Amino acid sequence: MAKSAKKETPLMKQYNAIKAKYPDALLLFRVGDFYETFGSDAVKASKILDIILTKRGAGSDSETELAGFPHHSLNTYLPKLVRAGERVAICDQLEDPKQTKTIVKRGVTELVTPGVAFNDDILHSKSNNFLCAVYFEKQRIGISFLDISTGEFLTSQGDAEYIDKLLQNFSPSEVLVSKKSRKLFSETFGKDFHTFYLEDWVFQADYAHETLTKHFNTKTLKGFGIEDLYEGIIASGVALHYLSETRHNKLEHIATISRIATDDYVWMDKFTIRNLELYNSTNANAVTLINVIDKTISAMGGRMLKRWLALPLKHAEKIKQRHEVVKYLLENETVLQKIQGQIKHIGDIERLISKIATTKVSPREVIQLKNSLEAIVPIKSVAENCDNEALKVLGDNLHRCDLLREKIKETLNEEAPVNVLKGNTIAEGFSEELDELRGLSQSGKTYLDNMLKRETERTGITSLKIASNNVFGYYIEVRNSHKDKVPEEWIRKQTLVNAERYITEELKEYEAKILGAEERILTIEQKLFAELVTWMHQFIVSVQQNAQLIGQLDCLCGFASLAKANKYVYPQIDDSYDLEIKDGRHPVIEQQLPIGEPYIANDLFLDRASQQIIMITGPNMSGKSAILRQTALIVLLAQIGSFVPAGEARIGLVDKIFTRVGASDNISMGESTFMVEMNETASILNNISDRSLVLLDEIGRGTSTYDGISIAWAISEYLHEHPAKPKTLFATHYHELNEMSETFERIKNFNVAVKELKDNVLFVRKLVEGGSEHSFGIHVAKMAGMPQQVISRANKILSKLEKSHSSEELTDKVKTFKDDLQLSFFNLDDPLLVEIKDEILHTDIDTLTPVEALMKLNEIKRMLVKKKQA
Ligand SMILES: Nc1ncnc2c1ncn2[C@@H]1O[C@H](COP(=O)(O)OP(=O)(O)OP(=O)(O)O)[C@@H](O)[C@H]1O
Repeated sequence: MAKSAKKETPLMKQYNAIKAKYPDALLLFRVGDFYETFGSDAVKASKILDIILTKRGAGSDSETELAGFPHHSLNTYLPKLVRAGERVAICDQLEDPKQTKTIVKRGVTELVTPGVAFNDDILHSKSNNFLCAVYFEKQRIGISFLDISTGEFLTSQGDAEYIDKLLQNFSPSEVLVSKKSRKLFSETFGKDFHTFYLEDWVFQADYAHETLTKHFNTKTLKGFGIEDLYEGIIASGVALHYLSETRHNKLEHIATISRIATDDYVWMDKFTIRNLELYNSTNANAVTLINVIDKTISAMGGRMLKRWLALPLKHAEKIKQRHEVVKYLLENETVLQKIQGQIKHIGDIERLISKIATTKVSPREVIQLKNSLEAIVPIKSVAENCDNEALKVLGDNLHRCDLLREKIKETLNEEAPVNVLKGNTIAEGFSEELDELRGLSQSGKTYLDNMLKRETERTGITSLKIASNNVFGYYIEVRNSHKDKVPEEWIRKQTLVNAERYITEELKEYEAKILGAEERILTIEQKLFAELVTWMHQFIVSVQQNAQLIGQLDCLCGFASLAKANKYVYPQIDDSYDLEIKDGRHPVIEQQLPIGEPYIANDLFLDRASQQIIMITGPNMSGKSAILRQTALIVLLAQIGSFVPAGEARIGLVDKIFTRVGASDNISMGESTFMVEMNETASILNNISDRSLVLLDEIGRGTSTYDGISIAWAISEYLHEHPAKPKTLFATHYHELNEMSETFERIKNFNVAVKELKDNVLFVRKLVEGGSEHSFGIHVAKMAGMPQQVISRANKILSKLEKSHSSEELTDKVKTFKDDLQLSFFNLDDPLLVEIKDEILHTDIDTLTPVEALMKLNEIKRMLVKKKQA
């Protein structure tokens, strides 16, 4: 093998040195006009980007995979890599290859990761792109969220449950965790997040404090109201540190950090957010609440609505303020139309101004910013002059940004290009020097055109060409066939295969003037544009404020449009503990029913005095879950400031919403389904308040019937007896639970009415007072097309079971549960008991169907009866 094959080429040596610094990233290595990837990066890139994988140095020792793409396609390929979850280090040539004789200097200019991205093709306009950092202390966990594309920076701290909820709410694109907490993080918050692990030393209080104060240029963090958040500060410091690690140093738009004020907002834990399908659903095709209620027009509005939904208000006054604006906009349609008509012209000014701060902005985007700010002017005057106090304040606070708009207008050409190097960025009349050069370049061109014409005529050479190169400037090119017609005074400079190149005195004279004019024009344009961008930095905060206000206004206008389109009403919010909904509807389901099939509206009343807990029974598919969810969604909509899908609604402020569904969906988590269900429920019982709304859907379903009923019973009893008396809806198909209303005064029975036909059930979907006699599972099985044999067999087994275990018998058992604990009955050495114990221990409760459970119980009972008889 040749010795030289073993040696690294200088290029690969440079590559390896840079790659060693970014081992976790996919390195895009600029070579000439291409971005190349090598080795395992190339294998990955070729797969993700569907580009050809080749080999470099094939057959030699230094053989390595290679895949690349043209540098101008970066914007096409980069988002694909990032979306596939890659961290991408962009390594550029740091000097002009023409200027150096040795290998070109290269270095990483940006590290793009899922949580740190500017590229419009990576970002979703109506969603934030949050980078998150999580710091674990013994007692508490600190968290921060930072969106570099909008400049928002938030922090908080709390227990695992709270942090989990925030992670769910803000759904960050990337989560930073210390290496030592790697396992702890996945154990606590699961494996759904895109995580990156940083060295432990980054997670230090002093370092974080210093990073933050240095960035904000303040002595303390008092002004931000976060100085007492020890863990939160560390998490925030880590997020900022990460930005500098990924080479993001121009961060003037991250102008403030605020604390997520937990106490101001309705508490919903992650199960509730998931169960209510606010933003996403386990079913990818399902329509979520946000899909239905989002009538915003701007990107800022879309993002604001998500924030509002994540953090519903708890203060009656603030909520009412939003309702009043919506009411005003509905009553004054022209105002609504005027405002929405202007919002249509507003681009994503929040992200545009961030691009200004990071100087990643294009001339066309600056024009877009100006036009957006222009649309704000009429909005401001409409809002200021309207008859609603909150709207007026909003209008007052909008900045006209006159100076900024004027300056952009006089500096930039209205048709400015995306790339400043394309020319024509700066407006005419802005710079004398520029105008002069442009004139020169223009007249120079005309002069050359005229000269070409004249010389062609004079010499009779038809294929004359005038062009220039870097070596000897302007020249005239003559094809070989016309060589003999060349005038004597032309000086030959170069001979090509088919042509000769000449210079002339006249050309030399003009060259002095025009050569380089184009280049100088571009240099000046770049300089003036850069100056404009720097000058604009003083407006970052004003534009950010406008972005926030337009976001709010867009949301409120959206609520008005929503109320109008879907017939929502103004909800009354008060400080009572009552919840009274007349003709309530499910906002999502009602939009999805086939045309002509109406959604059946329902009334619901809950309070703490007489009707605290409602047991809702009814067959499967009758609409129990729909009633539960619509109740929560109506409260939620009301408290984010929207009107609600109902005929009428009076809502005593709710401060926590809990929902739990006893489902079998969790099997995939590998944990016992029932265990998960109980874990989730336990966290409710430990957190309830007097303003909580608790929705339990088929809790207890995850285990055998007896277990299930007992647990459901005990939970309901606990909620009833709890001094907070939380308002509760409990949907169950255990009709046995109806017995509870006899003992517990604030538990009331309702059922979702069905009409029983001969062999079938007709769903009426009306919630009516009273309990149910029995379950209807078999009817549903029939409707689902189960074979007739199975249905009739099931009916037989059911009636047999019902005979041998009347519901009274069962509920008596539960009621006298305490008495049953007479251990004296159990002589632990009794061989029968050992046998029963074995029987129970070998039963897999999680896979047992209710019928099997009853049969097993029957078996055990028979053993006992036999023993008694003996
Ligand atoms: N009020 C209503 N008006 C019209 N259709 C409804 C109404 N309520 C529910 N539905 C329809 O019935 C379907 C079943 O409702 P839902 O899931 O609430 O039933 P359920 O009683 O909770 O059933 P299960 O016990 O099987 O979960 C819904 O998907 C919806 O299409």
